[in-house]
Amino acid sequence: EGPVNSERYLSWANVFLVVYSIDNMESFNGCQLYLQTLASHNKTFRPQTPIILLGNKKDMDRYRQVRQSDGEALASHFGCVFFEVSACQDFHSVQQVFHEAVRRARKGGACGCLVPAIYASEDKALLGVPSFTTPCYKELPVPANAKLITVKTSRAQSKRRASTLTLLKGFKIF
Ligand SMILES: Nc1nc2c(ncn2[C@@H]2O[C@H](COP(=O)(O)OP(=O)(O)OP(=O)(O)O)[C@@H](O)[C@H]2O)c(=O)[nH]1
Repeated sequence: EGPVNSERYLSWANVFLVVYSIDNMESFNGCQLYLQTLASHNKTFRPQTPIILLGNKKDMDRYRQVRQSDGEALASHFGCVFFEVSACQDFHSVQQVFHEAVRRARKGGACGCLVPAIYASEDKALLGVPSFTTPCYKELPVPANAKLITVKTSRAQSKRRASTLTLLKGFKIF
């Protein structure tokens, strides 16, 4: 669909993750619109916000529509880091991406620290949201200890028309 109302995240995000499905060329083409928006934002603002381009659904390789080399080329064109992962099959690859995102965000920040989040939801500004300056990595469960929990969320109820959403315990929802 392309970026809509992007000001709400451009000004405060510490890092951008742009995700497409390797089995869907349309989603890959859609990424380019986001990358263009992010690139022009990065041209104007300093320090630059790191961008990670992520090809998801690597497990769907036999239905692949986007070559890995095309992902790499697009990433290099926009100066992003590139990964291919499978969110459903490879927890570690996803975890590695998030660790890399935090590393790059901390490196890229003006004073080596993360900017506190201002927005906590897509449409509502919240004051007093805790900052991310002291992330607690211990809260991330190792896969063997991770438990599935079921929580009620308004998003689950309104958007997905389901009353519950299943999550890995230890993930925080802001
Ligand atoms: N095979 C496979 N399916 C995946 C993977 N990651 C997500 N999916 C599936 O892709 C579909 C879309 O996932 P979502 O998390 O809803 O993706 P999204 O782009 O955030 O979708 P919306 O928020 O609903 O627009 C779901 O059916 C997921 O189960 C993956 O790594 N492999």
